Parts: sequence; structure tokens; C-alpha cells
Amino acid sequence: MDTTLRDGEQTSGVSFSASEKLTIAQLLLQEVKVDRLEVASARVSEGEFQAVKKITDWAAQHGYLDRIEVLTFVDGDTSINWMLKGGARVMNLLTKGSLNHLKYQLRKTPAQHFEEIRRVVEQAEAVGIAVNVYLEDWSNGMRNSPDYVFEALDFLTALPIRRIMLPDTLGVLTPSESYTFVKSIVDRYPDHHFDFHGHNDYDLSIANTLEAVKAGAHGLHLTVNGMGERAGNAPLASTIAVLNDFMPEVKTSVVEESLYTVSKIVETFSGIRIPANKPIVGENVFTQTAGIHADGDKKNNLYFSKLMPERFGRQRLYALGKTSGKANIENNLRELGITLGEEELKKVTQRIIELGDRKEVVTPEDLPYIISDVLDSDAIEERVTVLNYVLTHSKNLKPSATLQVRICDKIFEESAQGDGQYDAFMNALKKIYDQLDTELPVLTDYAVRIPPGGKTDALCETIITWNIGGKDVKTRGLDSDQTVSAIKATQKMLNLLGESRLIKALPSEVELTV
Ligand SMILES: CC(=O)SCCNC(=O)CCNC(=O)[C@H](O)C(C)(C)COP(=O)(O)OP(=O)(O)OC[C@H]1O[C@@H](n2cnc3c(N)ncnc32)[C@H](O)[C@@H]1OP(=O)(O)O
Repeated sequence: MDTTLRDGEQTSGVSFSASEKLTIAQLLLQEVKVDRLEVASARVSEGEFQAVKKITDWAAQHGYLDRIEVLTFVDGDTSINWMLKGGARVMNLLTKGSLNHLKYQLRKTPAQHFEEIRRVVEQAEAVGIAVNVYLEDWSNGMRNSPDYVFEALDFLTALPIRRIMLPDTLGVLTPSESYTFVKSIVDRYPDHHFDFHGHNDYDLSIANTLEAVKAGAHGLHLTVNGMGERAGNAPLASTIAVLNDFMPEVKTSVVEESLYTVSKIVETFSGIRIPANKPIVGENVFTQTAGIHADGDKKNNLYFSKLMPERFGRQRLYALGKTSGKANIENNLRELGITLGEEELKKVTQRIIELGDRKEVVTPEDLPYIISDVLDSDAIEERVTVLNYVLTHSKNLKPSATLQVRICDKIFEESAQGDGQYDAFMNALKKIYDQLDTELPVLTDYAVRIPPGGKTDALCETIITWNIGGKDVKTRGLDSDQTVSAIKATQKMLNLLGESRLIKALPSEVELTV
């Protein structure tokens, strides 16, 4: 069960709109093919209600309604009415899994709590709602009040309940406890379905989830990118990879190739950046940086593991920087369709190491420029030059740009407005390229860095990712002014666009000679 839209949205500072929730739900059910989705907590807000309605309307039309779940409370018929009106048919009832929570939060006795749960379950049954039950704070309950946990389980397993959900609410379990606690329950109630819900407070959520599965848990709660309350939940992508590789006897419905796409969408909608080193979905996790590794990849795949990028719709990359060797550079040159002699390769390698030493980021798309510079040749003919521009920014008026661009030998001039100076610049550029019947590539990412120190006159580096012919291409601009650095990165893209022979996905394959 994926709970990105419920527990994942409990990540501090995150709130998905109804349309964003629907898009994520569609992707998870149709592409990633998770079995179930928890999409909201009942009663939260009008916006949450509208989101549930949007998802259940769509789910009902596509036969997914039984897979859409809403967290509800032991509150008479208040939650039931909320979810019924929202069109949902499966509730995940939040009950107390530790005596501490029961005594101090609800201020009830076990007998009172069980009686109220019984009434909610009966009401739900009467209106055709299926019930799963959470035992909140169950992990602490197993440590501090196991008699209460088993009393609750004896009571719940006698009710018409589909699944009992065992949350490590505060992420405090160790892997060995996860195994013993889950095993003791599965052994005692062999005919019931138990879900395990891990949290990542000690970075143990995946290890705990794996142990819960070994102990016989039947279902898992996961979130895209490990989003969730505090340190988050067990992350969908890596948990699935761990299960597939270390417990092949356990089958899940999840399609590995779709995990990266949903991860990027959730990153964009949530505004929570995926750390570059996050397993499976992080930007760098399939990039070989050390020269020795790149060399070993050529020799009997010495640095390969089962975790191949292609499984997740990703690609092996070779980083450029001070730890690069010839093998890294050669791999990148091959991607760009460029061949160099041995001496030239040495010189280019040396320059990349120098740039890396100065902490500069070198992207594969910088390579033609570095080659051109190092070998003092006209390998990259600058066919497109941004000659002049005026950018305006003022209070309460839309930013505007007028620019003059030379393309081959012809000079074009256009003006446009935009949401910001760079947007205005791009809108004017688009007008020019429209005249040439050429579409500009889609900008898919825009990252700005300045060196640490906080000086306002520091150099600013803008790295823009463009989608050219289905391939992600990064260009970099460096200037003390942020917009100018973005314009420099854009000019590089325009030249790469002209040098279509450098972009593998495009048809013409002329070897670049230097
Ligand atoms: C482990 C988890 O992550 S569970 C996630 C549960 N989901 C959420 O909390 C969603 C976000 N929460 C909210 O929007 C709000 O807290 C609401 C709408 C649920 C309730 O809001 P409010 O009525 O203002 O109450 P508030 O948040 O201050 O306190 C929670 C109340 O719920 C009670 N409560 C706690 N657990 C439960 C439960 N399982 N069933 C019923 N009531 C409960 C508390 O005792 C407290 O009641 P009290 O005010 O009578 O003491």
C-alpha cells in the first residue's frame, strides 16, 4: 500500500493540490501498479475532501475504488460520513496500539475503546464500507504494554476486518524486534492479514520492513521518496529493490521501470528535493565518479552489481571532475559521438582534472567546449551568438526583454514580456526561433549555485537541463549576474542544438574532427 498521499503529505511543509493528488494516484495505480493507495485522513479540510472526491470519481470509473483507502478516527459516524460523501469505500480506522496512547491521549479504558471501535465497525458494515484497522504506536505497545496489544488483537480478529496494520509510529524498532514482534503476531493469528508500516527515524525503515516480511507480514506501507511524518516512511523504490533482490520468493506487483518517473513527479509536486545520493532515484546513484571504476566497467563489468540502472528506467553515467581518468572521458565522448587521439585525450583529461580541482562542475555537454578550448581549434563553431539585450525589472510592471541574436550570418531582433527577466528573454527567443520554424527544447530543470561565503559579488553558476530529442542535456553558464549566467547556459544550448551531430538521439552522425 502506498501512503504518499496520506503519511507522505505529513512531511512538514508539503500540501498537494487535488489535481496533483489525482495525477500521483493515477501514476501509482496504472504505471507503478501498487495494490492499494491511502489518499487522505478524514476530516482534515475542505481541500482534502475535494481531493478524495476527485480521486474516487476517477477510481470508480476505472474499477479502482476498492483500492482507495482513507484514514479515519474512532469518532462515531463523523469520519464515516466524511468519507462516504467523498465517495470512498475503504477505511483505515486509527485505533490505539499502546496503553500509553489510550490512557493519556484518548483518556479511555480498553473496554471503552473496544466498545467504540465495535460501533464504528458495525456502522461501516451497514453502509458497505470495508474496514482495515491501524494499531497506532503498536511498536511501543509491544515493548511497554504487550498484554494490552494482544487483548486488542484478540478483540479485533473477532470483528469483520480485512487487515490489521502494525505501525512503528515513531520509527523506534530495531530490525530484530521488527522480526520477533511481527512473528509473534502472525503465528498467533495465522488466518489474518497484517500490514507493516515502518518509519525512518533511525534510518532503519527498510531493514525493519525486510524483517517484517521475513516474519510473515502480508502487506507493506511505503511512500514515494520516503516522504512522511518527521524522518519519513520506508521508501517505495529501494524497499522494492531490496525485496526483489534479497527475497525473490516474495512477489510484489510493483513495476520497477516506473519508479523513477513517479519519484520525479512527487519531487516536483512536493517541492522536496531528492538527495543526489538517494538509492535508486537520486541523481548520482548510477554515476561512476572514480576513474578506476569507469576503467573496471570496461573490463568484465567489474564494478556492476544487480542494481543496474536500466531496471529503473535509468542510465549509467560517468562523472567528469578531478577523480576522472581517461576511461570516464572516453565514455562521455562516445555518448557525444566524438573521437579523439591519445595525445588529445590526455590534454582534455588534464584540463577536466584542473577544472574539477577548482571545484567547478563539469557536465558532459561542456566537453565540446573544453575540447575546442584545449586544442585551440574551431571544433565548436559558434553559429548562434546572443549579441545584445536589454532586460527590465520594475515594481508592479511585467519584466520585459529585447534581444538581438546572430544565427549563422543573419541577425534577428525581438521583444517580449514574461513572468521574470529570464522568462521574458526566453519568450523573445522563442519568437525568433518561430520565424525559423524551429522549436526550442523544453527546460526541465534549472539549478543555481554560488560558492559558499554569501558574498553578493560571487560568481553564480546556472545549470539548465533541456530535453533535446528525448535526451536530457545540461548546459552551464557562469557569471556574477544570475540572469546572465542563465543566458550564457542558454546560448550553449542553442549552439548544441545547431550541432545536432553531437546529440546522439538526433539522426545525423557526422564524426567531429579536431
Ligand atoms: C500516526 C499518524 O500519523 S495518524 C495521522 C492522523 N491524521 C491526522 O492527524 C490528520 C491531520 N489532523 C487534523 O487535521 C486534525 O488533527 C483533526 C481534523 C484530525 C482533528 O482536529 P481537532 O479536532 O482540532 O483536534 P486536535 O488535532 O487538536 O486533537 C486531536 C483530537 O483527536 C483525538 N484523537 C487522537 N487519536 C484519535 C483516534 N484514533 N480516534 C479519535 N480521536 C482521536 C485526541 O484525543 C484529540 O481529542 P481531544 O481534543 O478531545 O483531546
